[in-house]
Amino acid sequence: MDPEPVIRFDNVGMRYGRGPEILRDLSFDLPRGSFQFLTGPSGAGKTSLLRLIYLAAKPSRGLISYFGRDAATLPRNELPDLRRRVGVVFQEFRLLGHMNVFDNVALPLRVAGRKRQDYAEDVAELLAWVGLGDKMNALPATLSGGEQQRVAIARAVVGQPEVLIADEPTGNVDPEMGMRLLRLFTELNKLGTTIIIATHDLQLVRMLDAPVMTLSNGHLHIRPPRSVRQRMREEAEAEAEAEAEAEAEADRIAAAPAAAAPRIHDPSDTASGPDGDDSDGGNDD
Ligand SMILES: Nc1ncnc2c1ncn2[C@@H]1O[C@H](COP(=O)(O)OP(=O)(O)OP(=O)(O)O)[C@@H](O)[C@H]1O
Repeated sequence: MDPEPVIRFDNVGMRYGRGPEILRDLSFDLPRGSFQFLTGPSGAGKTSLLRLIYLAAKPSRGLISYFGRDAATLPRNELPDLRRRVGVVFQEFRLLGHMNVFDNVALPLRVAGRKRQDYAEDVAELLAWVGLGDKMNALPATLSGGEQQRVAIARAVVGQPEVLIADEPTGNVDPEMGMRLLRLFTELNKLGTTIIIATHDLQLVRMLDAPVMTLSNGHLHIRPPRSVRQRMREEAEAEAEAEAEAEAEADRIAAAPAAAAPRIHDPSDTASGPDGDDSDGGNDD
């Protein structure tokens, strides 16, 4: 395990009210700078797990630590600071209806105390990248679902957060835009952001060589990236080959003629020994 992962879950369980546990015994690390997908059927608990990760819900048991700190004992007044280090793309976008697209996206920068003239160009460039260069002054209500989703994504990534949590971030866009957004996430990841993306889109998952966390019946299964699985397969094959060779060698030795084995001299066998053998012209005279 990573000595100081960004997020660590240790035997975490979660239930809503008095209902059954919907997440059970979750133990995993999100290493610093890692990129992972979260998949699972509808209702498996992906959104609930993401809510636990961004501290919008509490576990019913187990331990969650954030940047090495126990989330359960974090003072409430530290939460806003902590949340500022995390960008979130909510499934339902949560845009501010009275602000235009530009201001929605710039909000995290404004909250961080940056000046408009310092970030205006970056925000405009980001909006152009997500295909909204001509919608900067539009209000969210006038946008399509896919456009609102892209505003939500731009807002989550604009401040280069330490962690990005995205719930179905490509659910409302066409495959081409989905690829473009994935590119945006991988670029952010290259800059050091730890990323977790919940998605049903298996085509998206296949585009990257990243670990896949799958929720099913409350349990989490983590599949390592393709390259790691390939290396594990190659190591297993090499091991099996070496074992087969060792076995074949053992069989060869067992089947070899006795003459090949070192001879043990039997002292009682004097008649045929070099000293007792009188057929060799020994000195009898
Ligand atoms: N606020 C809530 N109160 C009670 N139960 C809830 C609440 N939110 C979610 N659940 C239940 O928890 C389970 C997991 O829901 P969750 O939304 O986390 O799943 P999901 O995998 O994100 O689903 P989807 O892919 O459809 O978005 C479901 O059975 C759901 O009914």
